[in-house]
Amino acid sequence: MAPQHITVLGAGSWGTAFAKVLADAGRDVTIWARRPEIAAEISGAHTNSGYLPGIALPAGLKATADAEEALAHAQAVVLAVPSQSLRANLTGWRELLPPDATLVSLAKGVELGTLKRMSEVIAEITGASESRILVVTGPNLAREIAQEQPAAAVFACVDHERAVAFQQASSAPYFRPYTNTDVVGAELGGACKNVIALSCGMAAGLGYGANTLATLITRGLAETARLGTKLGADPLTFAGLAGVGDLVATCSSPLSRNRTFGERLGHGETLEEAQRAAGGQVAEGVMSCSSIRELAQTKGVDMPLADAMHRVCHEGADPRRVGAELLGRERKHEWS
Ligand SMILES: NC(=O)C1=CN([C@@H]2O[C@H](COP(=O)(O)OP(=O)(O)OC[C@H]3O[C@@H](n4cnc5c(N)ncnc54)[C@H](O)[C@@H]3O)[C@@H](O)[C@H]2O)C=CC1
Ligand SMILES: O=C(CO)COP(=O)(O)O
Repeated sequence: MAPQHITVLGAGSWGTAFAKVLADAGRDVTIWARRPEIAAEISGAHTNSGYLPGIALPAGLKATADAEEALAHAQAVVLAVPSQSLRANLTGWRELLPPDATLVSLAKGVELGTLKRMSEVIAEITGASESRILVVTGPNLAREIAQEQPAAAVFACVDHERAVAFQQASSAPYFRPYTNTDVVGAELGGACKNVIALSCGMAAGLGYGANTLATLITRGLAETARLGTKLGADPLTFAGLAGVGDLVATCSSPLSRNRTFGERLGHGETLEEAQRAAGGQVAEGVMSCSSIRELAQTKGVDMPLADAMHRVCHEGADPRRVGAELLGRERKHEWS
């Protein structure tokens, strides 16, 4: 049965936009905000001006800064905090989670240190079986969804029935979710595309055009699929919304924080300058380039773009030189 009472933990761009989708789909939605003033603004003025300026939120959307209150009646819990903070946040919420609620992950990243995907972190912290954990991914730039521009998404869960129930709960006139049982592929597609979007932004910042963009998207997809299939993903997932779909949207849109971040690095800004310009909003690829690179190394998978982004972001490598090195690698067959 489709859940009716849904709690969204995290009132940033995507948490707020996804809460709006759920409310527009007819659900009873409560959103938890870390800062009480954001909760007050969402409940009182029906806006979240810091993250989604100019967007009118549904009047019925409730907000609180009290996680216990937010979770009291939840049949599904949507986790909408950045990847690298999920473990700490979830540890604080663990005792408050209703025992049978579907746990929904919006985050696109791989944890530093443990090299775990978000569904693995959720299972580890909560003890939930993998059949209770659902991943939302796809080409979903938060602002466009909040403006009710048509879009589709992937809801991945090993339990197909649970995915269908959440699909029913989340279908709004402008938002069309598809189900998939390939959780590994869905998560890796989302995490890796942030790293590739960084590289595309960087190329744009260096003044390169459409050929370079297309090359980075396509070769980025090839290395994502290489890692994914090694970890048991269905290669077809990468041809869908979680792979090609999200890459096209994120790598080409000025709304993408990852692409914008990369563009700043391409213009010669330092990591710290680009971070300051992001104003506290997360560009997941900056951290995930390191965890994905390490994950690939442990599995013996070649991921030259993830490696290049790690070197630029964390080892001070020059973007133009890194680009030249990528082109100068040993020649090979397209699919080797
Ligand atoms: N913004 C977008 O268009 C989309 C974002 N995503 C993914 O959703 C996840 C959340 O993204 P957004 O909502 O866009 O992020 P955001 O940066 O806009 O908001 C993050 C939210 O998490 C809260 N938070 C709690 N603990 C935190 C901590 N330790 N550090 C930073 N923030 C903390 C913040 O207060 C804020 O409410 C990310 O993994 C992102 O890749 C996925 C699809 C679309
Ligand atoms: O995941 C996203 C779109 O699907 C959002 O990308 P950014 O985090 O780069 O803004």
